[in-house]
Amino acid sequence: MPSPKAKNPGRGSPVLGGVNGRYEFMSLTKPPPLLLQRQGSDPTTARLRVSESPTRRRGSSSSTGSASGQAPPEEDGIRLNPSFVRVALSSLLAIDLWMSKRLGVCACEDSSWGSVRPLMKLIEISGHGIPWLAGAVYCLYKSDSAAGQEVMLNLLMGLLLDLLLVGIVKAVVRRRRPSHNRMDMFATFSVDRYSFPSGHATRAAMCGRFLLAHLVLAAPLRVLVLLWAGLVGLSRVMLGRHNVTDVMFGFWMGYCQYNLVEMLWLSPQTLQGLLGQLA
Ligand SMILES: CC(C)=CCC/C(C)=C/CC/C(C)=C/COP(=O)(O)O
Repeated sequence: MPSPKAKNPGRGSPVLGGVNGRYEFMSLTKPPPLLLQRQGSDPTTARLRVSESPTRRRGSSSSTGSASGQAPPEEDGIRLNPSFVRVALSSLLAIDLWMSKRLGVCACEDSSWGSVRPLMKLIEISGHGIPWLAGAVYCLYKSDSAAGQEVMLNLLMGLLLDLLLVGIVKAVVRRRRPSHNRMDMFATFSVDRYSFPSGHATRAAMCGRFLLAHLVLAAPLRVLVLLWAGLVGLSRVMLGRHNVTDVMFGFWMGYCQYNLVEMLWLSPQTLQGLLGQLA
């Protein structure tokens, strides 16, 4: 189906060409024949169309080459391709924003599912950094077996690593939280004004994998762990805290973070060595 823009030949997309009313994809590396043809018949329009092209806007040297009938340099094609990527990305982003807005049904008390908000906030707290850090420290302190202490210490290391990595990515990406979010979260860092990735989602994925790998759990409890992780992610979007992509990337990042924890696993020997160096 031709795009609405295609109905107006004077405003064609730089990558679509109109030939006898038919719109076809044009080569990215060859000069657009119709464009050159029209330059002769209607120089004003043709000049406008050439100057409208994103590649022409970037530099005047390549536009001179094209206008004189020479094939544009190979790098023109390379420059145009990213615009396709940009269009694809902005379409995905638009879908993401639209879906996130529609799913943000508990963003405030007046929202359509506002009555579920307290439950969602409870799920939010279950994935917050403070209860997890406090729980790991408590279990480490209470554990009387070397194996238990080893597991808890590595969980603690994983949780701190998670805070660090999420903080770095948030500070680099700096994606704002959805506009419908009410910033009433408890205990946040300054980077937590940014939404990409969801720290709750990374923690849920990493801790979920950690629990499944290191605790001997009966099948219903294993299902419960997975369910909890999924609910933590869903509650982020329903509360309006995050866009869907923040949570999806967060799950992936948390999954990978667990691999990192396994790679950096602190064994009792390593611990003794570290403590010996400190003493
Ligand atoms: C000891 C220590 C460094 C504690 C910090 C715990 C803390 C305040 C974590 C922040 C957790 C949080 C609010 C993350 C944001 O999650 P999003 O899912 O909204 O990105």
